[in-house]
Amino acid sequence: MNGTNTLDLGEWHWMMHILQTIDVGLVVVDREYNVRVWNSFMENHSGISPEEASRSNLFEIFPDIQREWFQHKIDSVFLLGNRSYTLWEERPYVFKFKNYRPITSMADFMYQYTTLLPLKSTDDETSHVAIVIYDVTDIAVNRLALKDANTALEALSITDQMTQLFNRAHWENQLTNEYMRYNRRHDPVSLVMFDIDHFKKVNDTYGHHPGDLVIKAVAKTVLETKRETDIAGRYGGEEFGVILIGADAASTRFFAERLRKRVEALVVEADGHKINFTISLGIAEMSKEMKSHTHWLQCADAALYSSKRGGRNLTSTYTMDMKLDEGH
Ligand SMILES: Nc1nc2c(ncn2[C@@H]2O[C@H](COP(=O)(O)OP(=O)(O)OP(=O)(O)O)[C@@H](O)[C@H]2O)c(=O)[nH]1
Repeated sequence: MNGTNTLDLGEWHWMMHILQTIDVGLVVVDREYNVRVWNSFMENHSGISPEEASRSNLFEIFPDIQREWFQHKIDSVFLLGNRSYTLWEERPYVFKFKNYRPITSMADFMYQYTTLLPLKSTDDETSHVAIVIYDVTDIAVNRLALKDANTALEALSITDQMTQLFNRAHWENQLTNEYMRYNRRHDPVSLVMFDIDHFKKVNDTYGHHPGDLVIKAVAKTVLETKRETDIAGRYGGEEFGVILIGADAASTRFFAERLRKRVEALVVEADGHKINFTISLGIAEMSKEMKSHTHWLQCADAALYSSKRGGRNLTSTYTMDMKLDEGH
């Protein structure tokens, strides 16, 4: 710039060159949203030349823009004379450009960070608004990939990999939550503990791999039998737990018996063998007498033990006369 704060022709020329070649989008609109500047970034990504864009209405040459929202944003800049921003996290783009870097980037479109700047005329009035568009696709894609990875990691940390049920740590946390919830609200909630009968014999007779297939088949049956709201976990090697939200002992028995019969009907084929097996189950409905979630578990275990003693392939419901094993 020269001393009088005006541009000579040479300076004007290179200023325009910078605006044209800079790697951000630059659009200037007047109060009627007619385009006055449309730089090469905009041309390259939209296919609309500056000649086509010049003096055309922004919303007519780019009908993809959400007009009501964006017009309101431009109007506020005219009215208040303040800058305004649009983050990609709130709205991925203003101008929908197809992403032009499919090899380096996974996104189908360009993520954008957009700034709206008031441009003042000599009388200090905002006569135009500059829209500056930054391509933030790489940042957005990396950030989103990180978020996905964290979600996957979180799922991994609570899932038993063999069965896809919750792992013991997470399931037991859920049990504690349900125990505490009951103490606040007293809505019925029941616990079913069960394990595979004579599972050691399955391993000893057929081997560890067929044994694993049996465990997986049981877990799959649990997932197919339980309700969406029920919480199923692998408690130990061949021991499982299901928390039934909103269910008393009687309705839990329907679930337990349905599960028992479905497992009884299963045939797992492994290494040329057809393997049949059964499960034994114990039910404990939560009550005010239960002193902790561990106590609740012990009651369900006592009922499970009663099923084992009764001959296996049975469902038993906890009663006060059952002896508790303090092992948990
Ligand atoms: N294949 C396989 N076996 C497992 C796994 N986890 C535990 N086991 C086996 O499960 C068996 C459990 O045996 P026990 O606790 O004696 O119970 P059981 O033979 O089922 O007898 P009851 O419960 O009294 O009917 C043991 O032999 C463990 O090695 C696993 O992930 N895969």
